[in-house]
Amino acid sequence: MKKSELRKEIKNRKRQFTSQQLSELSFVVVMRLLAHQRLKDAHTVMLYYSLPDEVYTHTLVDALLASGKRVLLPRVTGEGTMELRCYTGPQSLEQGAYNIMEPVGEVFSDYAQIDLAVIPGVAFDRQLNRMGRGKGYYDRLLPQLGCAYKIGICFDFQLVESIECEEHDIRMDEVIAGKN
Ligand SMILES: Nc1nc2c(c(=O)[nH]1)N(C=O)[C@@H](CNc1ccc(C(=O)N[C@@H](CCC(=O)O)C(=O)O)cc1)CN2
Ligand SMILES: Nc1ncnc2c1ncn2[C@@H]1O[C@H](COP(=O)(O)OP(=O)(O)OP(=O)(O)O)[C@@H](O)[C@H]1O
Repeated sequence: MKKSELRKEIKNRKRQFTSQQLSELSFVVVMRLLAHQRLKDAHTVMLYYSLPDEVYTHTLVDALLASGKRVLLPRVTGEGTMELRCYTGPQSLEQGAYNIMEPVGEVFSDYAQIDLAVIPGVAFDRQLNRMGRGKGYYDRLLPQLGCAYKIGICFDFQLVESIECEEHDIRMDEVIAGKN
């Protein structure tokens, strides 16, 4: 399936769920992530602040911050480019591009310090390939991350057999959904 067709297909699958259902499905994914040794061991974690159609992370980022971890979130800086900033609490967020809430705190550029990167995706396949929203934001950032362990998170209906991958696509180290 072409990437554009797959994006439509996933959109259709998402439409079958209410936001309440997506929130319940998110809970299972987040609990699995919280139980993961890589997360327990991590000091510096790159996350994302979820949009309504993504695995819900707002409570997760607060819990990780409260547990003493350094939490980094992306902030869009231009066409296909983003930087990372430290998340210091909900008061430090401002609405940015695509209506995403983004941190206004300190810019974080020491990517070698990132232990774990938790990455959203429109779909993931069995070979740990990821398909994003098609603008290349993560494609450009991920090669800079060095040795961070990369976990893609998604709902079960976002797991697909195969995604046509391109040379620049960076594979995940692991994908966590509801029951894979
Ligand atoms: N929560 C979250 N934050 C993120 C991302 C993400 O996927 N999720 N990004 C990961 O890249 C970057 C922002 N990139 C984005 C790219 C497209 C759309 C989006 O809503 N696209 C619409 C199409 C709209 C259009 O074409 O203009 C869509 O997918 O329906 C959102 C974020 C950085 N921050
Ligand atoms: N490292 C890169 N440098 C420059 N352009 C890139 C790079 N990676 C991807 N692109 C370009 O970005 C666009 C989107 O790529 P792709 O469809 O792989 O995005 P995606 O992985 O679905 O989205 P995202 O990374 O935003 O979640 C393509 O036009 C691609 O050529």
